[in-house]
Amino acid sequence: MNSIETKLNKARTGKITPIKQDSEEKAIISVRDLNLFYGEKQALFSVSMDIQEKEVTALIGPSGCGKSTFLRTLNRMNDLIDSVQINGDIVIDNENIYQTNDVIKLRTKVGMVFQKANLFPMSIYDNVAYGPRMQGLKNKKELDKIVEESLRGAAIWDEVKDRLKTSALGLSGGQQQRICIARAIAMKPEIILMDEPTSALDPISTLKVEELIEKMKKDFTIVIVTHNMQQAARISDKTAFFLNGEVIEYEQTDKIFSMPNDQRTEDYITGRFG
Ligand SMILES: Nc1ncnc2c1ncn2[C@@H]1O[C@H](COP(=O)(O)OP(=O)(O)OP(=O)(O)O)[C@@H](O)[C@H]1O
Repeated sequence: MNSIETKLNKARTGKITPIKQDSEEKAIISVRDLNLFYGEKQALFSVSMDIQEKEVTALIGPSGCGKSTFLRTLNRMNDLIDSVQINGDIVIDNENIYQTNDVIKLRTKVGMVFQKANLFPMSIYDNVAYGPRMQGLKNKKELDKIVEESLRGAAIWDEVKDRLKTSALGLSGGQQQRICIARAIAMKPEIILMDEPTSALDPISTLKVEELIEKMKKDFTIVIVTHNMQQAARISDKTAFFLNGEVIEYEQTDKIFSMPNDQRTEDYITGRFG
């Protein structure tokens, strides 16, 4: 039995211990032996991973390898699909998220930004204020403050501050995606999951979102799925390479892109497949 397996077995007997015992870093998300099935079909195989606080973690791998499926397990978005069965543990802030009934609280703590901007057909202000209002916040001054802070946090305040009451759907695709990020920030999450957030954007808008992600890691832990290898290399601290539902390699991004341990990682990042 290798040392990770030994530690995992220890983890199963009690509190989850970090995979890297000697690590100074603090894991905010600990995943152990996670298996996921869509009906009969297994999509994730024994995934174990510690995701560090206030870092950007990129998930890469060829189409259909399970990146989005894994991302969605982190805030239980897969619960919405009837055929899904999951076993294993995901601990966030010392709480096993599959043992809690409070999924709304979980999704407040773990926000999400999707591939395509999915704003509501309402004003910029109302989009950003939507979540806090749903949580019962009515005080206008407080809402104004949250909206401004969130739009500043998403680096779009200056572009929209004079048109907050106009429709969010009138903005460009790149601006809409940053409003989606502001909407996520407004919920004051600890973790933000991003599923290919720039794949529908032009290069300039992509750059803006990448710069924003780099700034955001001061305040948030970010897990991002990307098909864009340069993007993973540019913005992430750690990268996990998925293949056929398994994590083949999970390392510091610099290491993955300069000296991967596994031939399959090297073949993927050098464009030999995928
Ligand atoms: N709702 C679903 N029902 C059944 N199978 C699904 C469902 N969603 C995904 N799958 C399957 O699970 C596997 C992993 O899919 P997933 O979307 O997680 O991969 P991915 O790496 O994110 O792919 P892509 O990069 O193309 O988005 C694939 O074989 C896919 O067909």
